[in-house]
Amino acid sequence: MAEDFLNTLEATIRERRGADPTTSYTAKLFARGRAKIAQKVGEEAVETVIAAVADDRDELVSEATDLLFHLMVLLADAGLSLDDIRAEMVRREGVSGIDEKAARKP
Ligand SMILES: N=c1c2ncn([C@@H]3O[C@H](COP(=O)(O)OP(=O)(O)OP(=O)(O)O)[C@@H](O)[C@H]3O)c2ncn1[C@@H]1O[C@H](COP(=O)(O)O)[C@@H](O)[C@H]1O
Repeated sequence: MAEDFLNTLEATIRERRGADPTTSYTAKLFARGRAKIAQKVGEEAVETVIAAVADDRDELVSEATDLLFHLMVLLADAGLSLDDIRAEMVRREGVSGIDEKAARKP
């Protein structure tokens, strides 16, 4: 169910490219460009880390949700999708043992 929802959200995010930035936060992000989107990912990552270290469960869920959303916008802006991430994860799973260097090879 969660995965289906992420697919739906991903499609919605793609639809927002070129939409009216005054009516859609996502469209506003796309209009601001890659650097701004990446900055937001960084900010949300820091807020997620702070919530985790503070052991604040509700805040961690909230910030992790913001982080995932902004990361999906960044991926969409770069022409990537969740399927690209899934494929990389599956590829890593197929790498024998825990070999970080091998996992990082394209
Ligand atoms: N999942 C999200 C989502 N998660 C977080 N956010 C927004 O991310 C922002 C994070 O808060 P911040 O305080 O960091 O950002 P901000 O101050 O609003 O913005 P900046 O001035 O920092 O740029 C908030 O404005 C949230 O509303 C989201 N905005 C939209 N979605 C989904 O994206 C889809 C498209 O929504 P629209 O863009 O509204 O059409 C819908 O399915 C929405 O549910």
